[in-house]
Amino acid sequence: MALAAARRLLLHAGSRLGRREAVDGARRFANKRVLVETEGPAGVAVMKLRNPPVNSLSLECLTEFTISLEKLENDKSIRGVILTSECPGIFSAGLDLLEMYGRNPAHYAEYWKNVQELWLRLYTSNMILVSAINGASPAGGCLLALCCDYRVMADNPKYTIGLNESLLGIVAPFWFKDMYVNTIGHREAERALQLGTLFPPAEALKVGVVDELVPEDKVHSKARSVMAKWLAIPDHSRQLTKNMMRKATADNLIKQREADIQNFTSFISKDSIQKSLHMYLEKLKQKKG
Ligand SMILES: CCCCCCCCC/C=C/C(=O)SCCNC(=O)CCNC(=O)[C@H](O)C(C)(C)COP(=O)(O)OP(=O)(O)OC[C@H]1O[C@@H](n2cnc3c(N)ncnc32)[C@H](O)[C@@H]1OP(=O)(O)O
Repeated sequence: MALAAARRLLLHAGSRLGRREAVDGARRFANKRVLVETEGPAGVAVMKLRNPPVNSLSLECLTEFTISLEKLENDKSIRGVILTSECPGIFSAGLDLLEMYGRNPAHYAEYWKNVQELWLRLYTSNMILVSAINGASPAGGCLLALCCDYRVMADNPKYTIGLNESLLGIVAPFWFKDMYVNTIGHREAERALQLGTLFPPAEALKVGVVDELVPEDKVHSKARSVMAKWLAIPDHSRQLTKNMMRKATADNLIKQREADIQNFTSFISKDSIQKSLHMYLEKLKQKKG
């Protein structure tokens, strides 16, 4: 309830800000965790995640992300979005582990509903989405990138990308899996999901998790030139084609959203799963000290 009110407030505040800054040509709106800059005539927005230290997708961050996307979808002058990060060295650490650990079932259900919402909106967006992957991109971070139409990644061997859920003792849901299969094929997905593989850039390119590698300082310019190529295609034919390719995968979740929320909630509430998450969080802490 409180979240719905916050959502309305953010949408309203954002549109006021958007109108004011539109006078200058380039526009900009920002929530706390998502910054959106639009570049008038080109019809392209750059969306930057800024939820330090690691751009984890907390409930608040997910909500702001979804609202920002909704606003861009409603703005008919925007045809494409470049998705990137403002946190140095991290694209996104994925779903926020603290939203899935030590909470109650109602919280898990609310969180998962919002994860579904963001995924559906991103995956079925009519806009052209290009990800400029400028850092580590595990699990939910990889999911965001996979939703895009094209992925450009910084060629820095320190950065890895992949659905690593099995390393955490959890399981990637069927719709994460479906999208992985759609992107890299059944055999590669089967292996990578079981092993929880985090691919360094060269391997990510080879397997097809990303489409192109560029030196780190060229990620944004490359994303822009890719976007220009996609913008040259008539929207209606590109959109119908995208819909044809993605609809079945999205519908697969849409027809069982409630059941998926129930599955998630009972899975994540299990003592054994909470224990696995606890151990993983401890491992992250120890890595530091
Ligand atoms: C039936 C079907 C059912 C379905 C079953 C369930 C399906 C669930 C699907 C899950 C999808 C996911 O995305 S699960 C999330 C998976 N994500 C990950 O595995 C990423 C884990 N993080 C990392 O590997 C690293 O942090 C990395 C991102 C590379 C950055 O490394 P750095 O050295 O720069 O930073 P660190 O020191 O490690 O992290 C800085 C702080 O951020 C915290 N942190 C890091 N990642 C975090 C995260 N995802 N959520 C919260 N907090 C995180 C650390 O604990 C630190 O906290 P302090 O010590 O307090 O400072």
